[in-house]
Amino acid sequence: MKITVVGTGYVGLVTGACLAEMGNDVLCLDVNPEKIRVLQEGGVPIHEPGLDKIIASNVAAGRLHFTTDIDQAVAFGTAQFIAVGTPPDEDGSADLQYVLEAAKNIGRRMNEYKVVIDKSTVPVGTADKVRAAIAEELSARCAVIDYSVVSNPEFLKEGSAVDDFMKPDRIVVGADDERGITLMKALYAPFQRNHDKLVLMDVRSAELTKYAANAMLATRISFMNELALLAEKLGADIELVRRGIGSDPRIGYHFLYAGCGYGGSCFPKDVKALIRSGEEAGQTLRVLQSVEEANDAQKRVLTEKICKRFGEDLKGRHFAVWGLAFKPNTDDMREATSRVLIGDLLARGATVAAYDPVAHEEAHRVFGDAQGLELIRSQTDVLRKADALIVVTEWKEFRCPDFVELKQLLRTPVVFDGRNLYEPSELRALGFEHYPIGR
Ligand SMILES: NC(=O)c1ccc[n+]([C@@H]2O[C@H](COP(=O)([O-])OP(=O)(O)OC[C@H]3O[C@@H](n4cnc5c(N)ncnc54)[C@H](O)[C@@H]3O)[C@@H](O)[C@H]2O)c1
Ligand SMILES: O=c1ccn([C@@H]2O[C@H](COP(=O)(O)OP(=O)(O)O[C@H]3O[C@H](CO)[C@@H](O)[C@H](O)[C@H]3O)[C@@H](O)[C@H]2O)c(=O)[nH]1
Repeated sequence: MKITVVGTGYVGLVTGACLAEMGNDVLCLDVNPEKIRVLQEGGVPIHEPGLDKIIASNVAAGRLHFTTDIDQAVAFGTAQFIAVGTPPDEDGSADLQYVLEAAKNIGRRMNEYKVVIDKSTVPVGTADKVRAAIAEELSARCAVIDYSVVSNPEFLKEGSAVDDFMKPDRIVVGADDERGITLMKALYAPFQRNHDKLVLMDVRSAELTKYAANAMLATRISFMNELALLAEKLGADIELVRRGIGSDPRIGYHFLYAGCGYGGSCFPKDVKALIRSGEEAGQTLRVLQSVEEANDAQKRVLTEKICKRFGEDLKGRHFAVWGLAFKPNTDDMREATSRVLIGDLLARGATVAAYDPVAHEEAHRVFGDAQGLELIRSQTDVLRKADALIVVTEWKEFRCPDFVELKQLLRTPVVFDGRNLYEPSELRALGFEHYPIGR
C-alpha cells in the first residue's frame, strides 16, 4: 500500500518505518527541514532502540522516503497518517493547530480518495474537526472528492517503540465508514496474523480510549507515589507493598513502581488535556486533578530529601546526578523530573554534575549554559567530590555500580535513590546513607 506519514517525530517515524518493514511504500513528511535532512542523509534524529536499523534497511530497499514537499506527500499515499504533535495549550487543552494544518494541507491538494488516519493523541471530537477542515478546503476549490477520517491512536512507549509497534497489545481503530474500515484492516493484517488485535469502534470512543489508557496508567503511578510517602511515615516498605498487591491479578505488577514522578511527552499533557475536556463537557474529573497534583509534588520529593539532609541553603554543595531523560532508553527530556530537580538545586546555590547514557545533546539544548551545571559524559567522573549521588532515571547501567569506587569518588557516601534501584540494607551495610522513595 502507498502510505504517507505526516510528522517524523517519535510516533510518525516509528509508524513509517514499521509500515515500510511490512512491505508498504512509505513517504514521511515533516515541516522541519533539519529533521528531513538528517533522515535523507542516513541519520536518525531521535534515540530509539532498533529504529536506525529498520530505517536503513527499508531506505535501502526503496520502500521508505523522506520529504518536506507537501504536494508530493499528499499525492503519494492513499492512507495519510497524521502523527504531528498535540502539545498543551495555555489552559491545558490539546493544541490542535498542527493536526488541523496537516488536515488542511491534505484538503487543499488531494485529487483522489484518501483515508486520513489520525494517530496523534487528540480530544474527542477532533475527527469531526479534521473532516470539516478537509471539507472546507475541498469546497474552496469546488472539488468533490470522497475521503474517510479514521482515528487510530498509538500506544507505543518511548524506548521500546519499535517493538511496541511491531507487536501491539491491541490496535484501536475508530471508523464510521466501510471504506475506511477495509483499508485499516488491510493495513494492520500483517501485525496480527495469530491473534485478532483490532478493536474496532466508533471514532469518538477511539479518541477517548487513548486518554483513558494514559490517565489510568498515570493514576496507578501517582497512587503508588502517595502510598510511598505514607509508607515512609509509617515505617513500611513500598517495594514490599508493591509485590504484595501486584500479585493480585486484578491489580498486576506493571506500572506500580514508586519513584520521583512520571514525566515524558504523554502522561503529563494527556492527564491535563483530559481534565480540560471534562471541564468543557461539564464533568469534573476529581481523581485526575489529584493525580496531576500528586505528580507535580512528587517531582520535588528528591529536593525535599536533599534539603532535609543538607539544609535549605545549598550554596557550596555539589551534587552528582545520574539520569536526565524522563525514562531509560530514550534521549527525550520532555517533562523529565531531572529538569525540576536540577532547576531546584541550582536555584538553591548548589552546583551539579550530570550524566545520562544518551541524553547529553538534548540536555545541552534544554539547559543551555545554565550556571553551575556541568554535563559530563562519564558515569564515574561525574561522581568526583560530590556531596551525594542522586539517581533520577532507572537506566540499567545504574543498577549495579561498583559501590567501593563510588564511595571513594564521592565526598560523602550519600545516595538519593529516586527510582528505588538499590536495596536499603545493602547500601547501609556498605556504609552509605541511602534515601530511597517510600522505604
Ligand atoms: N511520543 C510518544 O511516545 C507518543 C506515543 C503515543 C502517542 N503520541 C502522540 O503522538 C503525537 C506525536 O507525538 P511525537 O512524540 O511523535 O511528537 P514529536 O513532537 O516528536 O513530532 C511531531 C513532528 O510533527 C512535525 N509537524 C508538525 N506540524 C506538521 C505539519 N503540518 N506537517 C508535517 N509535519 C509536521 C514536527 O516538525 C515534528 O517533527 C502526539 O499527539 C502525541 O501525544 C506520542
Ligand atoms: O511504574 C512506573 C512506570 C513508569 N513510571 C514513569 O512514568 C513515565 C512514563 O513512562 P512510560 O509509560 O514507560 O513511557 P511513555 O513513553 O511516556 O509511554 C506512555 O505514553 C505514551 C504516549 O501516549 C503511550 O503511548 C504509552 O502507552 C504510555 O506508556 C516515566 O517517567 C517513568 O519513569 C513510573 O514512575 N512508575
